[in-house]
Amino acid sequence: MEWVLASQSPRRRELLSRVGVKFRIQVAHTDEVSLETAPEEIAKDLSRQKALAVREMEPDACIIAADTIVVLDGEVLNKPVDRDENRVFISRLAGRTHQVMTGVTISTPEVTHSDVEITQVKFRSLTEREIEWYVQSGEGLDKAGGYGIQELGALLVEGVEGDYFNVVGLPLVRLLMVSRQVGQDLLGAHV
Ligand SMILES: Cc1cn([C@H]2C[C@H](O)[C@@H](COP(=O)(O)OP(=O)(O)OP(=O)(O)O)O2)c(=O)[nH]c1=O
Repeated sequence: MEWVLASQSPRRRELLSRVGVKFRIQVAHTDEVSLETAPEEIAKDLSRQKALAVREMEPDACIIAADTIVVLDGEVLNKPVDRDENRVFISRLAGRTHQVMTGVTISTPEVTHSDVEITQVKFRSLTEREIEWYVQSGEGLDKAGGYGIQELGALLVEGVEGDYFNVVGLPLVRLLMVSRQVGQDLLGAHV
C-alpha cells in the first residue's frame, strides 16, 4: 500500500524520510479545533482529523498524520500568535518541566488507529536577555509552545526524558507501533 504523509511540516517529512520510508505528501485543511478536554486526547483527535481530511483525496493509501502540543501545568500552549505571546510562553517555560505530546494517526482504507507519545522537557532558567534573543530570532513562531528543540531552542533545554523525536514532531517508534496495529508494518515501507 502507498504511504501518504498528511503534513506540511518540513520536520515531519525529514524525520520520516530519514528512517527510510517512501511516501508522498498530501495535505488538506483542518481548522485544528478539538472538542476533547484532556491534552493527550486533543493531540490524538487533531492527528486523526488531519489524517481523515486527506482520505477523500487518497482513498487507497495508508495515511500518516501527527499533531504536537506543548502542555504546562495541564494548560495547552499552542503556536504563539506573535512575538509578544512567544515571549510570554518562553518566560513561562523557563526553569520548569513541561510535556510535549504528539498524537499520531495511521489510517488505512479499512481501519484508523491513533496514539500519543509524551516527552518531558526541562527548560533551564533564562535571563531576560536570553529570552529576548530567542524571541527575536523568530524561530518559535510556527511551533507549538513557541520553541524548536532542533535549532536555536536547543540552547534553552536542560534535559529531555523520553523520545526526542517526539519533541521535534514525529515519535518514530510510537508510529511504528501504530503501523503494526493497523497491519501495515512501517519497516516494510522502504520500497
Ligand atoms: C515543541 C516543538 C514543536 N515543534 C513543531 C512541530 C510541529 O511542526 C509544530 C506543531 O504544530 P502541528 O500543528 O503539530 O504541525 P504543523 O502545523 O507544523 O504541521 P501539519 O499540521 O501540517 O503536520 O511545532 C518543533 O519543531 N520543535 C519543538 O521543539
